[in-house]
Amino acid sequence: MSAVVEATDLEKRYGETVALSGASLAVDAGEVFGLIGPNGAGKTTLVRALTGTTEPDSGAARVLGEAPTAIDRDRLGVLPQAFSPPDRLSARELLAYYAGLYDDPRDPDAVLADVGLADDGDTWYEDLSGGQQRRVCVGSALVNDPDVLFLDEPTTGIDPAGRRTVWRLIEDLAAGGTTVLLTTHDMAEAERLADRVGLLTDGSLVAQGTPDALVAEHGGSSRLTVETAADLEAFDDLEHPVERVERGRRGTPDGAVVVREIEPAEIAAVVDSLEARDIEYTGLSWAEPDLEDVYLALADRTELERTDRVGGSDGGDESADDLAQAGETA
Ligand SMILES: Nc1ncnc2c1ncn2[C@@H]1O[C@H](COP(=O)(O)OP(=O)(O)OP(=O)(O)O)[C@@H](O)[C@H]1O
Repeated sequence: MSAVVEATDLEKRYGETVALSGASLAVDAGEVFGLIGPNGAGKTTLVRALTGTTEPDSGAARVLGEAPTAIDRDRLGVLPQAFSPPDRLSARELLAYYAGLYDDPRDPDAVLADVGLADDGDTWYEDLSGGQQRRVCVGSALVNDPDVLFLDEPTTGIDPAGRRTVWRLIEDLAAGGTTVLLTTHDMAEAERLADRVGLLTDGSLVAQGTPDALVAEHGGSSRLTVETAADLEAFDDLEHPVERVERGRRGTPDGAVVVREIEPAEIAAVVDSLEARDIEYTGLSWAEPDLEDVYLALADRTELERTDRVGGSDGGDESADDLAQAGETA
């Protein structure tokens, strides 16, 4: 199957800044590809290069077999990261305006319903909440019923229920054959929507694969998180690897103790051991590794180095060993 979206060795500099450094990916027809990576990794630049709004310095971008600037715009839907439509149009007028740019557009009211705004069509854009505005913007990328859809952080600012509405919408589009490339900072979003995920750091894709394959390769082992102030030595008698979290996952407090390589059936024995040694804890949770672990293992170092450079740790003297350890244990 030939790729519908293809980037080959894309390079892009802005002065001294290297935004893309040999980025390559290929997205097949009907596939949802999720692009993740730290702030400044180059995700938006890659989307812009693929949609013809920025010219790469070298490399090739192809969409539907053509250069991005040559594609029939009726076949392409693009939601830029920063998108500011006119404020003094209602949601319906805005979608009607964008629909008018295409030969065979969808009914704006049907698009409004798709993004969960059926009752807000008469509200001026400026009077919508931030999340509602983002939903209108998502809708504007869909009015032409595109074959290929680029969504740069589609759900930023949208509440959890609305996020699920947009997720279902994207799933339905993909089920109908639309090829989707989206960027996101929400690992749950990438894991749920993407057939394949690409992790971009410093302008190049350092890992690509199905979420399951990435988790199996980079996600580490299952973990039991014990929220406790007890010393790590108190866990010495356990037969599992144990570490203290320095920079935890979302919902994992810094300083918690993580017991690794542990199956649910083994949790009771660990709890018994904690009780027997009078180790106090305020929370216990068990989880399989997921895409957030992959992100922390492969991309968190960028953030650590960045904050270290500006003295983000106490006194700014975080050692290379600390960095290495954080990379291993995150
Ligand atoms: N038009 C521009 N002029 C100058 N520098 C730019 C421009 N666009 C992007 N950059 C720089 O290129 C790098 C990559 O930016 P880009 O917006 O592609 O990152 P990103 O991965 O989308 O980040 P975020 O997650 O914060 O949206 C950054 O260092 C950014 O400052």
